[in-house]
Amino acid sequence: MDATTQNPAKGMQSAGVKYRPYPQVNIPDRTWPTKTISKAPVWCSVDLRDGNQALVDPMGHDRKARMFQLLLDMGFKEIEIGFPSASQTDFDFARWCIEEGNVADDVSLQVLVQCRPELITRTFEALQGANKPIVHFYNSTSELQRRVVFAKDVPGIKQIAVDAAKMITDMASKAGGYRFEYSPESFTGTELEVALEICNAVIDVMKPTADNKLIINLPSTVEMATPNVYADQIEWMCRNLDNRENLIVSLHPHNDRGTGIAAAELGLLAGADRVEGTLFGNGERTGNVDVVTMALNMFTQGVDPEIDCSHIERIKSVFEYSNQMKIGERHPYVGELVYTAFSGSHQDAINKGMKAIKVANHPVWEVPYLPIDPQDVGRSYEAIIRINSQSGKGGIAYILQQDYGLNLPRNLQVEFREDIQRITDEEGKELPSRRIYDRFIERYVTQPEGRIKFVDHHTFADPERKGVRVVAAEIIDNGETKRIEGRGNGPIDGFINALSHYLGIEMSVEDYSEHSLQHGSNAAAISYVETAYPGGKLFGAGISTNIVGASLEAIVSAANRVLDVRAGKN
Ligand SMILES: CC(=O)SCCNC(=O)CCNC(=O)[C@H](O)C(C)(C)COP(=O)(O)OP(=O)(O)OC[C@H]1O[C@@H](n2cnc3c(N)ncnc32)[C@H](O)[C@@H]1OP(=O)(O)O
Ligand SMILES: CC(C)C(=O)C(=O)O
Repeated sequence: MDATTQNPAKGMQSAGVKYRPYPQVNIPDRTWPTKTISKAPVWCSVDLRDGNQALVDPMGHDRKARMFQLLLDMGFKEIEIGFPSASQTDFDFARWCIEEGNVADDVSLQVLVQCRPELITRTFEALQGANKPIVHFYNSTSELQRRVVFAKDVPGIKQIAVDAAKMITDMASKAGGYRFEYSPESFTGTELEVALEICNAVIDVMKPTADNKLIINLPSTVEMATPNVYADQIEWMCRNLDNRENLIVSLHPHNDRGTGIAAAELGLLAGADRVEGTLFGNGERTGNVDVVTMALNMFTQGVDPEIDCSHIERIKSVFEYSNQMKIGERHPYVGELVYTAFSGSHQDAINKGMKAIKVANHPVWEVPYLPIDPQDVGRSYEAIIRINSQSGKGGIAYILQQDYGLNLPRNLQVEFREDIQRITDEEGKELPSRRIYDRFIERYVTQPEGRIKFVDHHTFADPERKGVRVVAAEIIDNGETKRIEGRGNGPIDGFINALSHYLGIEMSVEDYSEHSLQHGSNAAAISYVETAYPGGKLFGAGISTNIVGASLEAIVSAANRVLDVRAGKN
């Protein structure tokens, strides 16, 4: 009988029968919860090994070389370049890195090998001539693997590690200049006392010193518990490992429960010095820990992460080329949509936050809903706000301001939002910036269907009334040229009186604003005029190189909209 037929419970109810909770770590005086991350760990990229071994089609030379160059450019000082004893491709790549890779003196190449003599011998062949390479050897130590994979007890498993440690120490002593890393693979499935016993046995063989510290890497090969449990395990190991001062304690989290980053961050609080992970978290099953996200998490806390993520689009493009995988739209810091707000209240807050930073010229980044300035990773402000049926007036105003330099007055924002909302509801999809602008210009400025067109005007002092101006204007009404005349305290007042009289609708100017649209002597200006009429208020807008002309155009625009409303249109 298999586990399913033994289990009478069905579906999710089978949980308590089929799975067991992960045991807690007995460390009541844990110190990590009150700590913070205040400096970058030593980073080691394992993209070319752990990432590579999880790909459908593992990388050939070109894909590896492109990824390798990126990792060097980002400033990684330790790079696991492969498993040279496992394949000729990996062996040749190691030789290429050493002979032609232009690796700086402060960068260590790292390679992985199992605790098997023939593989260790081949690994040393691959590393000949390398500058301070790291030989990373491992064997699996978990209770489950001891039982079902190796059929060995703890002393037997420890012996595998000790034998490999001896062989590696001997081989390295002949050549000199090597560094070492040992991993009790499947550490999170290993009883802590057993992991400690095996690591201490390896430490005893390798006798690390201050000049050549041993890296003890404690992988969550499979993530099995909440991240606080991993942190407890790391703190417990850091307290109990022999010769701790000559060790570099390293983390290598996977992401089976989706908390790989949290586990790595808490593991650093718990005393680890180093993190192995991959760009954007590629790796076995649900991935390795994502070092770009971790680094940028540090950055947004004011800590220099010591790897350069400022050109995230390049990192993404190399990732996608070398791994032949796509990055999701919501992936932290890099996804296409992560700097974009569609929802109205978020857009409003972002719009106000961006303005506040500009006005105050404040060096500290404080914009609601944006934990990082997109420009710090080489992204632009262009996509911050996009419009769909969830959007509000603030977002629409932001787009028109940011992309086209239009500063709509608040009441016009409210009015125009209703129009845009109608369109996005009808169409059920995003409205691109250009369509919003075109809609605005058509509705408020050009009005191809508008009954009245403004042509020209001139003003002169009323010979009969002191302080009063007469406005004489030419308009086109349904294709026919008309001359109208009105009086007022200035051209706007005089013109609206003339138009009111001509149309037989009592209109007045309720609100007026204008701004220039571009710099230079031929600068155009835009005017926004809110016009009151019996029954409500409506905006019009006008664009002209002449500011008075722009205002009169805006009044005609508002009048056309009043005529439309009276005619039962929109
Ligand atoms: C969690 C991790 O990511 S660990 C890294 C895993 N990465 C890889 O395995 C990718 C590269 N590996 C390979 O290409 C191959 O597995 C090779 C070339 C290393 C070995 O190939 P093979 O020997 O043909 O096959 P295979 O991997 O199945 O060998 C398993 C044997 O190695 C033993 N073994 C596995 N890991 C180790 C280890 N770390 N130390 C010692 N022995 C080990 C197993 O017990 C098994 O022994 P058995 O043959 O007596 O049953
Ligand atoms: C070899 C080890 C470190 C590994 O890749 C893992 O445990 O995930």
